[in-house]
Amino acid sequence: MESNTFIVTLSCPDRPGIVHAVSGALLEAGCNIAESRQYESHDTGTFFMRVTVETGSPRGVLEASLAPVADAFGMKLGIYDGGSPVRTLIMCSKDGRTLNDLLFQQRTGTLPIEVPVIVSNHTDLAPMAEFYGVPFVHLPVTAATKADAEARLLDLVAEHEIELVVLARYMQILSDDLCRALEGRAINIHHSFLPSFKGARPYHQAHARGVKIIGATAHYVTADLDEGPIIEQEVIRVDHSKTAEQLVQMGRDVEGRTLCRAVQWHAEHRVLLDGHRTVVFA
Ligand SMILES: Nc1nc2c(c(=O)[nH]1)N[C@@H](CN(C=O)c1ccc(C(=O)N[C@@H](CCC(=O)O)C(=O)O)cc1)CN2
Repeated sequence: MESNTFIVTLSCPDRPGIVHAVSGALLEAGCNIAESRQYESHDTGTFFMRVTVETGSPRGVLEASLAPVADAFGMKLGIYDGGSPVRTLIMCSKDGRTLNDLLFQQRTGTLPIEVPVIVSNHTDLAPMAEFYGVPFVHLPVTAATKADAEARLLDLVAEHEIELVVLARYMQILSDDLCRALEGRAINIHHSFLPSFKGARPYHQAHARGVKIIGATAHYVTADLDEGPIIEQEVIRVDHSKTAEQLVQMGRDVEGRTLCRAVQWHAEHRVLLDGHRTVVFA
């Protein structure tokens, strides 16, 4: 009999009996629980859960079994096919390190995404896209062209059935409307250990401040620049002997690792939003 793997995520106001109700519905749908994680946010009184199940039943049986539980507990419920790659559009500008890390990990099977198209406001990274065999779309952004460029981007998102947009050192600020259209499905890599050094030149800010630690932050994109819910961060030690340019070089390794981990966790449905923060079942 064919075995299906599904990932179930849920969040709801916390109260007794949630796990009992969910596991009962999963058993009723003929599911075996392979992995289960849960967390209660005392700040927001919200309960979060992620369960991986194996079952011979089709998706519809699982949906039907969980629907009354979701209604009874007021759940935000997600059911995803385990192992299906997330259709991802990558945006970039001139710095190709994080783009290369994403495409390399996708190609080597360590990142569960598929990349039908790459979009950039410059043409510098077109050769890298060609090397990986991914179509490249150049959308130059100026004050005059920004609205048309963003409309074209949303056309590409619809045309390619994109589930996730990744800003891999994309150096233009997305409009409020575009951020709303991509809410919860756009991840940016900021090249600093937020909340320090927001903006376009964080390594130069860090160098000027004389910090001994630099880092990178992967976060969901919101209209408030560099303020989105944080998914992952990493830091490294530096010292007085490093120039700003050397910090830029050292930071690229950290940016690549941090963004790839955040994209992997999002693509495996391990990241749930808890207000302005995230719960990450890594
Ligand atoms: N709405 C949002 N858009 C973007 C975000 C975000 O958090 N919300 N993150 C940025 C990436 N980024 C930092 O991580 C960043 C990029 C660009 C700038 C900036 O000031 N850009 C200048 C132009 C710079 C240039 O052309 O090289 C500008 O837009 O005037 C700040 C931060 C991606 N978009």
